[in-house]
Formats: sequence, structure tokens, C-alpha cells
Amino acid sequence: MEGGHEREGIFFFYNISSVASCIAHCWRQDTGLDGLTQHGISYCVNFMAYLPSGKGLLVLHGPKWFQHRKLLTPGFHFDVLKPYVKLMADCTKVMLDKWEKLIAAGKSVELFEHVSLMTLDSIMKCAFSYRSDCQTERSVNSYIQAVYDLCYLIHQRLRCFPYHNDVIYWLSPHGFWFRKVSFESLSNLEKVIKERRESLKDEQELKKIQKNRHLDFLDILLCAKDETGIGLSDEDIRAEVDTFMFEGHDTTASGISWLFYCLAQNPEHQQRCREEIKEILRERETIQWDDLSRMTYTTMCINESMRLYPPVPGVSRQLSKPITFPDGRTLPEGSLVVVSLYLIHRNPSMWENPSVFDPSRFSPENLSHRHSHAFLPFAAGSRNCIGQQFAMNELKVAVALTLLRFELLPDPENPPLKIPQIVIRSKNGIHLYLKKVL
Ligand code: HEM
Repeated sequence: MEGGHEREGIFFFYNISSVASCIAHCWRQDTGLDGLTQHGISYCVNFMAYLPSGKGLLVLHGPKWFQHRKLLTPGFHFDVLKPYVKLMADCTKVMLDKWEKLIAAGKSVELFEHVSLMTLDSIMKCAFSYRSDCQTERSVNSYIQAVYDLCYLIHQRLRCFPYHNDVIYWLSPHGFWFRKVSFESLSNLEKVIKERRESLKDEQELKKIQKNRHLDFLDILLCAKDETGIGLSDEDIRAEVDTFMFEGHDTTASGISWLFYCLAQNPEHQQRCREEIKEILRERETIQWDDLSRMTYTTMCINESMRLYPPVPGVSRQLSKPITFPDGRTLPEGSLVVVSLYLIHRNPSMWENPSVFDPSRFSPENLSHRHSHAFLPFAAGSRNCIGQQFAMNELKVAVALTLLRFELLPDPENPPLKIPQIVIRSKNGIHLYLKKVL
């Protein structure tokens, strides 16, 4: 974190090196993200504010954020997450079947795009119980296409500085495309929410739903009520569904893709994970809820991969009051500050040989000696990631089923070129060779 850069490449968010080092310092003084929050840091505008559906949990603040967080937390209870494991496994298998066909050509495979479609498929199933077939037929559903287009357009808007201005963006061809896609996605979403609200009113229908399928996020959002019996409006529900859709598929896609890359680079750890998974599953070809907590070594590898390649490389805040750091430097109210999770995870004063992939850093003995905020892939404090258990489950399911079927090998001709966007990606994708495990 010192100096705000690292050897492999500069990883700044905006040009705020002095602020980054203030935060680095503050963090080193045991203040951490919780400390920053106590010092009065509120949410700043981020990419989710560009979404057409309004403000969801990620960008809300104040009492409304608190109300939504409370209402949505039961949606991530393990009873709700349990049935998702089968859905995640089904989606992973579709992806692996596609890879079986692709490897016949003898070339390396660009994984990131396949993994993104898989996680989009999975979140569609978990959020709406919607079977989209988006992994095999891209044009099949206009909402899926809209989510895909909006992701592209938002990334592009963030990258192109003049587009940060609403008027310039509104008048540009991309702004026109954005409005068109936003309109389509909103009307699609409104229709789905209306139909589901109607069906949940009918008691017979409700019983049928409870019997035939799992509770999905949409059921939970529609049924959520606070102690005064007040639920979420249609507008709030649309914003939350979109937040889950965007926050819940690109992030996990990044986590899974970089994990595969790390395992390809480190065959001995890959083999150890494969052996662990085979030992847990025995003769079974699929994975179940109880298996996930037994994947001890694989979880250490997942954490080590998220240390080196945190899917969300940084978080930003706007100061709601002035802040004084332990070294006496100050920042005024209203400043935009960015905490680079990427740099925290590679801070040499906290991590020995920080660029080496070493899963033993996450063994229980080593964990107990480390600062609780040295590893923050899901952030920390009250605004931490609400979907972290969902994400960890998806990562475990994807890696387990993939390692049972394929050996992952690096493609030295196509090394990834990492770029920090909203999530950490590779400019040229992630290319690996896949070999069938016999
Ligand atoms: C590997 C996958 C994931 C990573 C690394 C990740 C990381 C994060 C991080 C760092 C934050 C804090 C953002 C900030 O402070 O600005 C966050 C917040 C959030 N995440 Fe995730 N996330 C992941 C997956 C998911 C999934 C699957 C969902 C939903 C299904 C989700 C939903 C959210 C929401 C709603 C918030 C805002 C929480 C709040 O402010 O109360 N995330 N995530």
C-alpha cells in the first residue's frame, strides 16, 4: 500500500495517491473500514447509481438503507441458500458440457465470458426461478440481453470521462442505446414483479409454489415486511432485483475465473483440491450443501486467489464530516476517498512475499496472527457484502465440479492483463488449456 502502487502495475482509482496513503496509514493504525465508517464516511455515487431502476442496497444510505438491509438479510439465510446449490451445480454443468465440445479443437479456451454467462444463468434461477438458457442461446430472453448490454454500457461509461456528464451522455449514441435498453429491462422487470405479486396473493398458488419450488429472492422481496407491517414498494423491489443481478453475477464470475487461473498456475494446489473434492464426493457426480463446509483446503485456495485478485478491487466513500488521520493529516467534508482492497491484500508489511500464491496463509494457525482487516474481499463493517455466503457457495460449487472434470493448464502465449473496472477483469480474457481428467 505504501506509495499507492505495486510492482506489476499501477492500480489507482482516480488520482488520489495522498488520500490512499492516508487511508493506508489509518488502516495500519487499527482503524480499518469500521473506523472509517465511525469517522463519518457515507456512500458515494458509484456505478450502481447509473442503473435505470433506481437505488438499491449498494447505493442507499441512512434510514432507508437500514430498512432495506434488515428486510433483505433473511434472503441470505442458509435455509434459503441451501436449494440454490443444486441450481448452481446445474448451471456449472451446462458450462462444462460446452467446454467438452470446445477442447476438441486443441486450443486454449477464453473462460471469463463463459463463466459470466454461467453466473448470470445462476442468479436468474436463484432470483426469479427463471430458466433462461442464456448459456446456450444468447438471444433467448430480452431481460438477459438487457442485463448484458447494461453491464457493457456502464463499464464503458465509467471508462470514458466525458460520459460522466449526464448531458453529454444523454446526447451520445451510447446514451440513446442505454435509454432504449433501460426501458426494455424496466418493462420486463415490472411485468415479472406484477405477475409474481398477483400469484403470491392467491393462497392456493402460494401453497403450490412452496411445494414445487424453492423460495427465490423475488418471493423474499415481495413478502418482506418490517415490524410495522410495511413492505417494499415495486420501485424498491425493482432496484433491489437489479442490484442482485449486477452485483451478484459479475463479481462471482471474476472470482471464479481468477481462481481457475491461479489453480492452473499452481498445479500442486490444484491437485490437492481435486483430491479433497474426490474424497468428499466419493462416487457422487454432483455436490450438495453439506459438502461445501468440508472443502477446507479448497476454501483456503479460494481465499488466496481472492487475496491476489479481489473481485471488487476497491470501495469508495464520500466524507459526511471532516476526518483527521492518526498522522495529523486531514480531509474536508465531501471528499471522495477510495480504499484499494487490491493494495491492502498485497501490503508487504502484512503479507510476506505478497505476490506468491500460498494458500497456507489461510490455515487456522496463520489466520489467528493476522489483523482482521488485512483480507477484505467482501469489505467489512455494517456495509459489508450481503451476498458473501451466496458467492462463496457458488465459487465452491464451480471449482469442485470443474476440477472433477478438467485439469486446468496455463496458456503461456496468452497471459491475462488485469484491469480494475467495477470488478477485476483481464483485458484479453483468461485463457487456459483444459484437459479431461480420466
Ligand atoms: C465474489 C463475489 C463478491 C464479492 C467479492 C463482493 C464484494 C462486495 C464488496 C467489497 C462490497 C462492499 C461495496 C462497497 O462498500 O462499496 C459488496 C457489497 C454488496 N454486495 Fe457483494 N460481492 C460479491 C458477490 C455478491 C453477490 C452474489 C450478491 C447478491 C446476490 C452481492 C450483493 C451485494 C450487495 C447488495 C452489497 C451492498 C451491501 C450494503 O451496502 O448493505 N454481492 N460486495
